[in-house]
Amino acid sequence: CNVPNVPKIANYFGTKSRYEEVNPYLINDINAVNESLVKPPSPGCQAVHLSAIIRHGTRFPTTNNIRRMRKFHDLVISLAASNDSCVQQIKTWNMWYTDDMDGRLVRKGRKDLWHLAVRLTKSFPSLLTEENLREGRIKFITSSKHRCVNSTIAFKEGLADTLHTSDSNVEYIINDALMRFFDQCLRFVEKSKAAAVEVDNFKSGAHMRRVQEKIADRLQIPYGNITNDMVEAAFYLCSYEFSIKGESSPWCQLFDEVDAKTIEYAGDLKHYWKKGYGHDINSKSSCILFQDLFSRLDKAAQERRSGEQLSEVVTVQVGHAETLLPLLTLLGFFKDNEQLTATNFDKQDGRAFRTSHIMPYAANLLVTLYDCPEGFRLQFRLNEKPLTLPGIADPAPTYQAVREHYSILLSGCDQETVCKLSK
Ligand SMILES: O=P(O)(O)O[C@H]1[C@H](OP(=O)(O)O)[C@@H](OP(=O)(O)O)[C@H](O)[C@@H](O)[C@H]1OP(=O)(O)O
Repeated sequence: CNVPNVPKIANYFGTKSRYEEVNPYLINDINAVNESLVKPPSPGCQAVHLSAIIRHGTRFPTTNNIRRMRKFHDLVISLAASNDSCVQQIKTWNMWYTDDMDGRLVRKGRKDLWHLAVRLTKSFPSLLTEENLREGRIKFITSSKHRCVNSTIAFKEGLADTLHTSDSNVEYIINDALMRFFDQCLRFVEKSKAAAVEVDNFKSGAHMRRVQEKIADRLQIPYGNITNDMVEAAFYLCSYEFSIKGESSPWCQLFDEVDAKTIEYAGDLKHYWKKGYGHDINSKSSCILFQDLFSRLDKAAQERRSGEQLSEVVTVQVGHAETLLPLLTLLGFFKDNEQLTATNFDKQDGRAFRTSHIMPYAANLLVTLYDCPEGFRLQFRLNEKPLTLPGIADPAPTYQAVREHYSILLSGCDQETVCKLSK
């Protein structure tokens, strides 16, 4: 069973993707920064505030998926009739995941955030400074989940180590209303059948059925035994063995690129309809985070203009894919002309809403306020690469132009109203 050292399907792991897949130059140097991507809008501009909204680092599978993975491995052991060497290796592979791992951060996940802190310190040297850290001008806010709290701690440690100082007196605040707003607001959508009808229809459609048959053929297991849940579990086994241990496991040999693209699309359908453009409530549920972002930017601009020392130079907020995806949707990023549905997969190869490219572990939205000779400008970056706002050609628009662009949301996006509606 000759498996390549990087699974040929590693670019299709969706929200289970490594951060290195979206920035391959990091594979050779995890602390590398592409200077051209982080330079100010023009030489006269000075960075004054950075808001970083970050997804946690690499994690264990959730308990639900560990159970599905275990069930499928047991089925392969008992029913697979193939003598293929990869199938034999899958049979003897050790199912080392245990239920209590339940989405907790792994060692690689700590390193993801530690190194992100190192790179951001190189990218924004005037903001992420020893003095700002010591004086409490760098704030940390996190979801209460283990994967997020420990990502925050790892980021703080990376920052302190890079600045050759201690982070022992640097606190973080747990705020689930802000970092897990979907729990209070979206669970209605999450649980409603209507939210996922496109996902269910695709999973029971011809494309996924073909993948199930090909997996069954490779294992030599009767078709009726392989469900789409099991196909997803096998795909997760490949992705987690790679993201957690850096190993290209024999599980990956069960899939070709067509299979991977199909499973990736099933995952994107789930995120599109449960956290993205599928339902308005999804993006509106991130009002609280949207308003929080602009209130921090307003405060920074105001303190700058009044000549005061900024009370908050950097804000680091650590959450989940379902923290960032609704916010990116509210801001209008990665919107396709055509909705993602169960029946238009064949037209969606070039889709913008692709979580493998947008939402890997440690994904991060960076919003930087610059003070320029002509006034304040704003720059958005996703995963350390510049983003231009939909509808605004300027890659670093004036702060005023951005506020005007989002004026309706700024005045009308109210969490309480939205969440009452969702109920
Ligand atoms: O498919 P799983 O159980 O892993 O889904 C997780 C979410 O992971 P994702 O689908 O985004 O890869 C997890 O998001 P994360 O950003 O924290 O990894 C989410 O918190 C967890 O509740 C599961 O989401 P689900 O939609 O409730 O299954």
